[in-house]
Amino acid sequence: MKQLPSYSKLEELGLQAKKRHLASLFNDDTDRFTEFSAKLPGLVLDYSKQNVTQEERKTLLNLAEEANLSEWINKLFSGEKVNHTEDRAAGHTALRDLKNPKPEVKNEWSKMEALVDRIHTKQLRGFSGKAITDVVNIGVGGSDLGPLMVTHALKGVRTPHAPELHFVSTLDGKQLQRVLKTLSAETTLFIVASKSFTTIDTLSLAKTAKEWIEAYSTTESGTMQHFIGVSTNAPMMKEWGLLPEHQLLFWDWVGGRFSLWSTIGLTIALQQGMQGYMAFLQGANEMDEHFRNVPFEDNVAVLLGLISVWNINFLNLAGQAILPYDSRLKYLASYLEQLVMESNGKHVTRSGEKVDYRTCPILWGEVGPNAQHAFYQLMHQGTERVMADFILYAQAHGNTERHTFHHNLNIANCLAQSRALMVGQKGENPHKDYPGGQVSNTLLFDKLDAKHLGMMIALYEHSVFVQSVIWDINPFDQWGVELGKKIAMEILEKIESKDTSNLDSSTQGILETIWNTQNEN
Ligand SMILES: O=P(O)(O)OC[C@H]1O[C@](O)(CO)[C@@H](O)[C@@H]1O
Repeated sequence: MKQLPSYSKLEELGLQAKKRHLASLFNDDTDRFTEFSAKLPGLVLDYSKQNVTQEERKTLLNLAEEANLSEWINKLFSGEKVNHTEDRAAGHTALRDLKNPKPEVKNEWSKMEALVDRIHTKQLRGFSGKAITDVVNIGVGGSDLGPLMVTHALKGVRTPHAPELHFVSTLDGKQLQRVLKTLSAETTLFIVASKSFTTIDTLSLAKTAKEWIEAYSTTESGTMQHFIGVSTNAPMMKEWGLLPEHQLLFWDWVGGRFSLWSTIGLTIALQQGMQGYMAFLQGANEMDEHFRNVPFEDNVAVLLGLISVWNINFLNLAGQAILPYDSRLKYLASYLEQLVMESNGKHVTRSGEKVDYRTCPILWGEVGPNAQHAFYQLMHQGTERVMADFILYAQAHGNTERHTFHHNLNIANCLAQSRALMVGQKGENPHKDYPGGQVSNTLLFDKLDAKHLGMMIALYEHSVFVQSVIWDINPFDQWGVELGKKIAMEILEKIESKDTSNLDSSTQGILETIWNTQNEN
């Protein structure tokens, strides 16, 4: 990035920008919103509360040109192997190309539709002949977070025959036990969702779930009625004993954290019906078209990505808060933590050199009104400068007077917070001073439905990609997670053989304390 011609100019501009107060930009230009907002049908991105001027924006847009962003967008969409460290394409946008679907994608849609139909029409029955009422998705990371986030958000508008959905991801087994306690084995179906079908978290939980069914079912064929697999690994699904019609596929060119657009989205289709699922894909596709075709200066994904680069690299902000003003987006921050930080949490360039600039932000978040009573204190008066994304919906989720009242209260709070963070206030004493100058975006969507949710997720995906291009890093691999997995298997062997030799003293000390505690009880 540093060799790009506009970099040094941006560094200079950044030094100037750090000296001015964000509020002064509003004082200088009373119509700042018009100049610093961008839109497409269904969404307005207001980035007027960013500490950026026209000249700085122009220079950032130049930086994007110099980093060959247009070429990279073409590479992404044309299926080139942009994930060079795994020798793969990153084809998530092809999964939502409803006009020109790949034959293999279309084929999986049909298989998925057939399964959804069998469940909705109560044809899929368990070992005792009873129809399925509950579906448990067993998966972790990308095989969990996207479907969990989306189905939680859209719970209120599910199709009438949708089964109850449950999500289990943690390998400690507690979450699964709690869910199983509420369910009947006769009417429960498990989706074993794993791109690799080798993840110990998922496979260990799936085995426990299978044992639970086996305690009631007397035949293997009856047991396997209760399992569906979703994976790129057909041989492993077969080996696990999954029935051929219960195996849904996707492909290695779909990254785990981008896989909710594939058959990993089965729970979304079960909840929303195939029509709703297609609306979800359609929303993402509309964002894809916008990203590909709209000039950078009006392109919401490009602008969102560049603003982030400006904040991280030139204004030295390390934190990004995700603040949806809608409780339905309870899991959005968890989902974005993986999307953003597993993608751009990298320290070497595409060619393997160590970067000498900051890359990924540290992202966290919470439903806005709850976060107001938790960590907003830090944003208003702490020593950290952070950037925030406020997410808001124009339409209320109902039309009674009370709905309108709550909706207005919510809007008022969202706007009040972004304004307070921006403008600040001098207090009667230092404890009551609000420095202000905290930057934010507001993403205003028409309403929260499958289509607009698809649009929002695709927007963040593309913003992450834009940032990776500027930083010259590969956002599609995740080697960082491998070391911990390997060491965990080594430690498990040590635990099973009660042997602490060759371990560091911290690990030894903790294991011995655990064993002593277990012996005492
Ligand atoms: O779907 P799988 O193969 O079980 O992997 C689950 C998750 O594990 C990771 O590979 C790394 O933790 C994620 O990228 C992925 O989403």
